[in-house]
Amino acid sequence: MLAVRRVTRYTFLKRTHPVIYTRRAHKFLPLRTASQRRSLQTQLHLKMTAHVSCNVPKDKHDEHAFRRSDSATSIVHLKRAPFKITVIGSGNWGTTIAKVIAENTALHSHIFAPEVRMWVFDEKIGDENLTDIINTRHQNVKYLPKIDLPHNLVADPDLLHSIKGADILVFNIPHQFLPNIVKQLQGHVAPHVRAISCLKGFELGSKGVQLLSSYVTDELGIQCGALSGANLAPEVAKEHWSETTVAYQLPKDYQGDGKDVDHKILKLLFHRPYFHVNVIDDVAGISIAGALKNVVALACGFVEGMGWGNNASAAIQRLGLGEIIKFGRMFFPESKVETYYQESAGVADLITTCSGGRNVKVATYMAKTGKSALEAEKELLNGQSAQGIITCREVHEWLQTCELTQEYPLFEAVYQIVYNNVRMEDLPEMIEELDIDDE
Ligand SMILES: NC(=O)C1=CN([C@@H]2O[C@H](COP(=O)(O)OP(=O)(O)OC[C@H]3O[C@@H](n4cnc5c(N)ncnc54)[C@H](O)[C@@H]3O)[C@@H](O)[C@H]2O)C=CC1
Ligand SMILES: O=C(CO)COP(=O)(O)O
Repeated sequence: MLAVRRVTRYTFLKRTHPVIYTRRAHKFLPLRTASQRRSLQTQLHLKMTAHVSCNVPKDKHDEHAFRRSDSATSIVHLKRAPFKITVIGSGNWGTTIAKVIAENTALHSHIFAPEVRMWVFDEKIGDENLTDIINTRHQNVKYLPKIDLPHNLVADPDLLHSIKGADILVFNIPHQFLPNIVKQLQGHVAPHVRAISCLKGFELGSKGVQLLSSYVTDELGIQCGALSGANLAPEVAKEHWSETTVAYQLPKDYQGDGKDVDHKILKLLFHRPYFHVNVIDDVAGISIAGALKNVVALACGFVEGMGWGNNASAAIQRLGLGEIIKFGRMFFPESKVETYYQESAGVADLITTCSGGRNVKVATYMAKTGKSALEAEKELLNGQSAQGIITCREVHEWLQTCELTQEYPLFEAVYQIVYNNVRMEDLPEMIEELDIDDE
């Protein structure tokens, strides 16, 4: 805000021949073009309305509106800006989200440090390191082939080095690897750091069933929100239009507008013309929906593999949505029912995953070949994961602890098919009335 006052004072002094003082060049520069003058007018307006920080434009679907917003905020020196971002993970979705973020940090370079670090679980591709390939050819040839990545996205195989100086950590790895990552990060993350989890799954431990964002908060002592939506990574990477939901709650030590991560900053970080973001508070709702739709997608895959058609798939999705909402209300009463049908993270994600996601592909393959879930995952996905396989086990174990498996017949049927070789053909009967000896 101080910077704005200084600039506006100087510009008022030279009103007839407007100039602007730029801190970067340490000098006055004339405002030659109409767009520069319009930008100045915006700054004056912002000063007068005492609202200068990171103004998200009303026209949320317009790239140019975001560019205007960026120029309007370009001289605001936030206390902690520019925010430095690290993406932890470089798989199919990890690389896609890192691409989205790097495009935005380059665009809003006074709010975000343009360079984005992406931690890579390194591996050899032929005789080259994947990290080196990403940094030289700017493609993740294994997990997101044929997609050009921005040059300000830097792959880093050293986890602790990759998070050095970061203000925002974006977690994006298959969730079975999260505990090990978090363990390595403990003691290296300052409390002012904020985080977003793009993971879909749960943590099942001594605290019972936990949201992954809560797990990050508990283990690292930092505020963590979530991003979840109908977002098959290959489509988002190709910049085909889609929507997503980001959920974040301001922490108790929130530093204030323009000085800390909030809904406006998160929108600027994730929103693209091809990736529309709605930011809400309901972290639990979007996380539960994102985790459990992977279990429902496995059931849809069984149905598809057996050739039962669209009606059967719709029936599975209807029942699945009911169990998702019930699970949320029962174990996470803070989640809101409307999130499941109003947000991309709810029913829209269920539909897209059940139509074309990896979980449905793996389950279809299981039905067609008789192979196990893990065999199917290995043969089909080239190192990627189908999270439903792990999540259905976590859900089963939790429900069993609570003696509530019979309340969730679809989730339980998926678990029994995947882990106990129960026949897929029995699915309708199991959903109607579950009668399985779990011993
Ligand atoms: N791919 C997609 O379309 C979407 C995925 N998600 C969610 O995003 C999360 C991340 O998924 P993806 O990026 O698709 O991952 P992925 O399924 O592509 O997994 C492969 C990644 O796991 C890494 N990895 C392998 N072993 C590891 C280890 N021991 N420790 C750490 N990392 C290891 C690999 O290096 C690679 O980066 C998941 O929770 C997924 O459910 C959410 C929306 C869309
Ligand atoms: O979460 C996803 C889409 O939103 C991706 O689903 P799959 O992991 O089944 O591909």
